[in-house]
This record gives sequence, C-alpha cells and structure tokens, in this order.
Amino acid sequence: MRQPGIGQRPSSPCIRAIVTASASPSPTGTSPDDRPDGSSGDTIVIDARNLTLALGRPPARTQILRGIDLTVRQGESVALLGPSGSGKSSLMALLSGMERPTGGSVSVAGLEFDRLSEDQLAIARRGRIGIILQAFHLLPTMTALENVAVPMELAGMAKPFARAEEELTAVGLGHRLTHYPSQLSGGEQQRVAIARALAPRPALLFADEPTGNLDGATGAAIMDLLFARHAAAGTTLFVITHDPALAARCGRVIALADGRIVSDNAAA
Ligand SMILES: Nc1ncnc2c1ncn2[C@@H]1O[C@H](COP(=O)(O)OP(=O)(O)OP(=O)(O)O)[C@@H](O)[C@H]1O
Repeated sequence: MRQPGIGQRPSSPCIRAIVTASASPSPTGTSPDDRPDGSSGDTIVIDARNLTLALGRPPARTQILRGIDLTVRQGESVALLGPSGSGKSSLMALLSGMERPTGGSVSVAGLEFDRLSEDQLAIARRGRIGIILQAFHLLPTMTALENVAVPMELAGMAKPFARAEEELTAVGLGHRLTHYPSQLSGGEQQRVAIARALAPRPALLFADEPTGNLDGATGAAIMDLLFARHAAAGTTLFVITHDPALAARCGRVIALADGRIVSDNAAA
C-alpha cells in the first residue's frame, strides 16, 4: 500500500480522512438511506478515462498507471486485485480524489475532479465518498467517539454523536467510546476508522485492504458490515484486497498488472 499524496503534491492524510468522513447529500440528490432496496439502476458513479499516473522526478520518474478506462455503476461491489506494486492503491487514490492523475479524466459521484480545486473537492466529497485506508489517520487528541462524530458535526450533520455511537457499536466498539487512539489496539483503531468512513452513509466507499490488520473473526464481521451496508443502502463498494474469499463476495473483480487493467469480469 502506498500513502495517497506521497511524491505527487502536498497532502495531509489526517485532514483528508477527516474531511472524507464528513457529510452532505448524495450525488443523486437522495440520501443513500432513501434508496429502498439498494438497487443499482444505471447511474455511473465512477467514470475514468485514460487515467495515467507518473510519480517522481527524472531519472527516477516511474509510470505507475498506464491508461485506465473504468466505469462503475451505483450499487456495484468491485474487488481490485493485483500483485504488489501493480498500482492498486494509486488507482484508488485517483478515484477517491486524494491524488490527481498525470493524464486522463475522472468523474466520481457526479464530481468532475479536474474541474475542482483541492478545497472544492474536499468539501464536495463529504458524505459522498468514504475511504478506509490501511493507516488509520485518527486524531490522537480525540476519543474514538470524537474521531467519528466531529467530522459529521463540522459538516453540520444532525445528531453526530448519536450517529457515531451507533456506528462504533456496529463495529464492536461500543465499550471503547471514550478511549483515545493510543489506548486502542491496532485492530480497534482500524475499526474506529471504518466507523468514521461509514457513519456519514457515503454513496461510495473505497477500502484498501480493510481487514488487513484484523484477526479472522473480526475481519469477517467487518466485511459482513460493509456488505450489509452495500445491500441495504446501495452503497457502492470498491475494495482492494489480496483475499480471494473477499473478492469472491464482490459482484465484479478487476485485476491490475503493471498499471493496466488486465481482466474485468464485467467486460466479459
Ligand atoms: N512517490 C513515488 N514515486 C515513485 N514511485 C512510487 C511512488 N509511490 C509509489 N510508487 C510506485 O508505484 C507503484 C504502485 O504502487 P501502489 O502502492 O499503487 O501499488 P499496490 O498495487 O497498491 O501495491 P501493494 O499491493 O503492495 O500495496 C509501486 O511500484 C511503487 O513503488
């Protein structure tokens, strides 16, 4: 996994993660909660055209993504597979708006990223796009409850603390609400980050190996939660994983190699 923003432009993952966890109406103008059956319809939520990414300065400049064309419809669950270094995290960073492509265009959740400034993009992403990274980016001076609630409060969302408590309870941390990150295990911190991403009920959720640091049972419970949200609220899931069992739960599997899509079962 590579941290989004590295080598490309100044980045504050902590702030980005917080901003991402904030809330606003979904791109379709309806709350995800309003979708009765989570059905996908024909709305395209990810539309990437000829995306390229090169990082670093010559002579160490590396071509990481080499022309990615991808459309994902609302309500799909997509697993992104590929060998280490194939560009999975980089692609997710572009699709989630955490990093800018070198070439091509990307439109996600109705937002044409290249038409927006970074600040506009950060605001516009609120509530539309949730991101779960392997690194948690929790604020150390805030409790678990505050880490989940404060972004929603800043976004003017109703009842942020009640909602945060509900989400933390759903990930099995109802008894750790007042703990600070330093008082939580790695797996518990990851679950706080997952609760923070889920709490605003985003229409689209990106997750980079979301269960990588969790034990088998906890990881399975978290995946059940993500897929339950996918089924109930029509949340589009885009998951990077090395886990074949997790990939098998997704309706669509895309494989990346050397910066290119080499297979996509939706294209068959
Ligand atoms: N700042 C940078 N400058 C140059 N190359 C970089 C930079 N960051 C990442 N890379 C390279 O980009 C390639 C793709 O990295 P990325 O993290 O997207 O791969 P990945 O498929 O997610 O890998 P993994 O499964 O190991 O997490 C790697 O070869 C990596 O070395």
